Amino acid sequence: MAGFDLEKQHFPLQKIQDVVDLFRGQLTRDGGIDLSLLSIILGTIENALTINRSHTVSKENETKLQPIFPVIEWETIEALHTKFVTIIKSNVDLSKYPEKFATRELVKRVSDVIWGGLTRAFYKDRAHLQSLYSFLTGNKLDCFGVAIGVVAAFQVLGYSDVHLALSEDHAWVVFGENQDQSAEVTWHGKGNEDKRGQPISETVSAKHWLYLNGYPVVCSIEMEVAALVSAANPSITASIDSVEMGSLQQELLWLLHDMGHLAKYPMALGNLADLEEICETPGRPPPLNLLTEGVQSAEQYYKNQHIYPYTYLGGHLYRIGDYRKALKAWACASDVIKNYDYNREDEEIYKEFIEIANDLLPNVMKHVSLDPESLRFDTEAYANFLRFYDGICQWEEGSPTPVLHTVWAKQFVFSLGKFDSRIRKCVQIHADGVEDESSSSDSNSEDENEENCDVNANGIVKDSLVVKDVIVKKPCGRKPKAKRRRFG
Ligand SMILES: CC1(C)CN=C(N2CCN(c3ncnc4sc(CC(F)F)cc34)CC2)S1
Repeated sequence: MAGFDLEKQHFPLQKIQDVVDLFRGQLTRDGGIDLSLLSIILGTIENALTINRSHTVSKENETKLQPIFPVIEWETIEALHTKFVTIIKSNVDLSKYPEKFATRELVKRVSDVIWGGLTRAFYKDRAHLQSLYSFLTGNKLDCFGVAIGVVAAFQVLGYSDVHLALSEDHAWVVFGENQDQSAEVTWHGKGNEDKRGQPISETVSAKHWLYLNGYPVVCSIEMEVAALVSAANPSITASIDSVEMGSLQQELLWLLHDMGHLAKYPMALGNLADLEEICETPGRPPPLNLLTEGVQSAEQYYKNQHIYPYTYLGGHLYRIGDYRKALKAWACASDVIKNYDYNREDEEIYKEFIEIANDLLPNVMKHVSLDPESLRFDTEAYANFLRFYDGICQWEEGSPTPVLHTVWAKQFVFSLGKFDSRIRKCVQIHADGVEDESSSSDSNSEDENEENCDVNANGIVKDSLVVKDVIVKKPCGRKPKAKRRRFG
């Protein structure tokens, strides 16, 4: 079939299933995935469901009281797709780049074409600026949108070696015959000069959270579709989401999950878990399974250098009231951050730890009652509490930018003081992997410690330090909704 005949069959798109079927067709067909087409379709739907909600409702939806869904005509999509192809092909003279694989000069040229298509005066932090629909109808893109736009442009130019590289707060591209080249293609944060065209070297990424210490998510074409879907934003206002857009995102993420394309993408698994927490899909596993998959993916493919798998997990456990496990997840997040050096481009992860230490943790400790099962008497919880703060202190050590200040100290003392004083005797602090000579000499004190640790404040036998998963029976507080983080 010529050109887009396969895609045309799905139009007009009138309901979520039509879009899922089109994406499945793209993901399973041999002729390759058209990223620009999918980005335009997703952006058009998002625009209609969040910004311009005054669309006609199809007769079918009207009668069946289905969720409202815009009628998307093929001609609309085709016109925007043709416009993108024309912009790219008319601004990149391929005769100057005879090589089969992309070169740094060509990557910089394509990034300049996307960059050149942006209006200057727009607020880059706004929502709904991540798709080619935004680029083509409003000349606006956020930093993630520029990166995915460059990758989509290289597809239009016929290259298959340029792919999206993702950290937890930045995006760039890898390219070349062995995918061993990398280049900045977008900006990061506010007030930072963009470094477009420059490689991301070992020294730049080592101990730097923004580059995940050299363990970013390097996308396949299918994972780039997952990034497009993850970047979709169902927000209508700060407090209202489009149910239809959220369901579409959820269905598409399950489609990608079932095809194995989220296996190496912890943040997409986290996004899907958050959507499932809001509205579970019948017959699908619970959010906790997806969050555990995300942690295991980061451990297996990214040397456990990612933070978000643990803060996604901790946030969910906090919201369902499982505070012991939330504390354990946050301590694991701290175990990862402690090996990084904090610097001025790491604000997003700084905000993440500030929220845990100065908002979520104090809220947990505030609500603990005299209930013997509460965290106050739990040695493992206390050990995880100390592990959490120790990791943040190690994060600061050797960093060019300080992390801690008095607000941290005040909240630390507040939370620390909530643990029962008798518990503090039950936790032996070992240096991190270093056996100093003193530790062997005080083994008898360790025994002495142990004997008065087997019974806690209320006569309940507790293992002093044996790690056991303890399920908290009573949630400590109200259940807030997952907070959506800015996407790049
Ligand atoms: C535990 C959290 C605070 C909850 N949401 C979080 N997100 C983190 C960022 N999100 C993401 N979700 C999927 N893929 C990506 S790639 C990327 C970096 C950007 F510059 F490209 C961000 C991001 C989505 C939401 S972390």
